[in-house]
Formats: sequence, C-alpha cells, structure tokens
Amino acid sequence: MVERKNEKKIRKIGVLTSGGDAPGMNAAIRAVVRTAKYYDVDVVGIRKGYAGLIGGEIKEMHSRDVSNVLNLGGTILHTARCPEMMTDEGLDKAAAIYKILGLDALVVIGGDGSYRGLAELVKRGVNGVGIPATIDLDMKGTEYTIGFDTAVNTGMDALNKLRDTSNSHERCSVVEVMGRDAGYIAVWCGMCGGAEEVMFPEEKENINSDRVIQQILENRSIGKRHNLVVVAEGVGGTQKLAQDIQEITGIQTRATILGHLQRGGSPTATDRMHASMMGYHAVKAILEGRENIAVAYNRGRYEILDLLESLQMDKELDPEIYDVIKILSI
Ligand SMILES: Nc1ncnc2c1ncn2[C@@H]1O[C@H](COP(=O)(O)OP(=O)(O)OP(=O)(O)O)[C@@H](O)[C@H]1O
Ligand SMILES: O=P(O)(O)OC[C@H]1O[C@](O)(CO)[C@@H](O)[C@@H]1O
Ligand SMILES: [Mg+2]
Repeated sequence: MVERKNEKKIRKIGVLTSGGDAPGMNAAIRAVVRTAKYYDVDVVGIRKGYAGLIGGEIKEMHSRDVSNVLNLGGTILHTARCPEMMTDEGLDKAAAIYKILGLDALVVIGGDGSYRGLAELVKRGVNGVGIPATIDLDMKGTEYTIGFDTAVNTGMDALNKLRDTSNSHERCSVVEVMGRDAGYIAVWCGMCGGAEEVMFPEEKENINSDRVIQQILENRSIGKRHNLVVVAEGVGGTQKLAQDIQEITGIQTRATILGHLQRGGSPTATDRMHASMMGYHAVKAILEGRENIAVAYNRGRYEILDLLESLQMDKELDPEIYDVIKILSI
C-alpha cells in the first residue's frame, strides 16, 4: 500500500465538473474522492459546476457516494455553463464561497473554458487544480482529455452503421461530428471509420465543397460504390454539402448530424484509466503542497503543470493524419 502521508495538513477539498459533460468524468470524481479519503481529507462535491459553487449547492462526499459510477457516462455532480463566471461579481462570489467553505483546493474537472474560469478564481485566492475533461481534445498542455476516446468510438460506431446502409444503397453519406472549433474528433472518426474525406477547421484549404465533389466523382470512377465524408462541427454546412453533392453528381446523398450522441455512453477503458490516474495525481499533488496546477498526460506520462502556463502552451493537430487518411482512401 502507498504510505498515507499528508505532511501539508490538507484538510478539505472541493470537486466539481464544468462545461460539457464527458464520459469518464464520474471515474475522475471517484478517483478524487477515494484518494482524498485514503489520506483522511474531507471532500465536498459541488453540483452543476461553477453555478453550484456560486449558488452554494454543496454536499459532503464519502467513498460510498462514488460506488457504481466508474462505468457511468455523464456526471453524477451534474454540470453547467455558467455565464455569471464572466462577471467580476460572479467570480468574487465564487471565490468568497470557496473561502467560507474552508477549502484547501478546488478540483475542476472540465475543458478549456472551465480552466479559464479557474484561472480567474486563482487570481482571487483560490488554489485551483484542473483535470482535463472534454470530448473535444482541444486543451493546451495535454495530449489527452477525458472523454475523447469514448466520443471517437461512438462516432466510429455510427460510421460503421452508416457504411452498411450507404453501401447497400450505393449512396454518399455526409456525417457531422462534434468538436467545437477543433477537428480532433473529425480526423480520428475519419481515419478509424474509413472516410474518404474529412473537412476540419485546422486545414483551411481543404474546406472546399467543389474539391470534395471532384474527389467523390474520382472515387466512383475508380470503382467505389459508396462514399463517406466526415465534416467537423467547426466547419458546418453539412446539409448544404449533402444537397450540393446530390445535385451536382446525381449520387443519392444523406446527411447525418451526430450531435450530443457523442457526449453520452459508458466510458471506454482508456477514459476510465486516464480519469482514475488523473484524479489520483490531482489529489497527490495537492497533498504535496502544489498550488494552481493542471494535471496533464504527455508522451506516456502523467504530469503536473502550472495551471496558467498550461493555458499558454502550444498544441496542434498533426497534419500528417489527414495525409494518411487520403492515401488510405484510394
Ligand atoms: N474566460 C472565462 N472567465 C471566467 N469563466 C469562464 C471563462 N471561460 C469559461 N468560463 C466558465 O467555464 C464554463 C465552462 O466553459 P465552456 O462552456 O467553454 O466549457 P469547457 O470547460 O471548455 O468544456 P467543453 O468545451 O467540453 O464543453 C463557462 O460556462 C463559464 O462558467
Ligand atoms: O451541449 P452544448 O451546450 O450544446 O454544447 C455543445 C458543444 O459542447 C461540446 O460537445 C463539448 O465542448 C462541443 O463539441 C460542442 O460544440
Ligand atoms: Mg471547451
């Protein structure tokens, strides 16, 4: 067993989930609560993200409160987007409640926006600890964000099913996946679902419907009898693209927007593993006296970064993935 050292005398921490829910958030909550309990630290769960902090929706959490949640999608603490956090009044109130509760740290499980909110609270004296969780994978400083793998598997599963029907009807299927302004979900779904084309925001010159239509015609001329095109939410125009393809090529085309389907479902093993390890590392770092930090996963290792620095770090989608999708689609 790991030695139970709490030399910095951390007594009480809070935990909340914020932004869009992501599969694996429950596994992260469980890891935070149980690691804290292992070291005799009190934990309060804050409902509905920052809205619950400002509104005082708080309850004590014990190990049994996180039983049977490892396998559940969504978040047992519920989540929200909280406009009050964009005002000085809201931020001051959130920081004041943190102090009234006597917290030694606030663990925020969420995406880039949630981290920006946390950075504002840090300026007001909160010890902020971030655990990266968003299906979009669009967070700087970390190669992995909890929820991404489950969302991509859901998208891939949908593409497998759409392949069956478009193949049977010799149709073209245009599928829109989530990801906000980032194309990570789109390129992974494109590669793993065997799409011929992926349109995503980072590859500007590739967002051209004429080119996609030409490619579809070329693929038909080399014997392909159906087509799969993935469009990132950040590119949009999916219905219009499907209409244009049908009108110009005469190929029957259907559009499918996966939407919030990709946010739900039982987390994959990858998401459960990262969520459990990140939750554990967050609490360990707090116990070591680290302040204002972000847990990250890079080059196969879990890391503790400075929260504010992590927000400034570089991250870009590897353009080679798109090249390979094109090569493998001939
Ligand atoms: N600049 C900011 N200042 C203060 N609070 C912010 C800021 N940006 C975001 N927040 C807070 O964080 C919440 C969550 O942010 P956002 O809606 O961007 O989701 P996210 O954490 O990026 O997750 P996801 O992208 O997966 O939905 C916002 O509703 C708001 O309360
Ligand atoms: O659930 P909402 O508020 O409609 O937000 C949708 C957005 O949230 C995400 O699912 C996660 O950030 C994005 O991919 C999408 O753009
Ligand atoms: Mg985000």
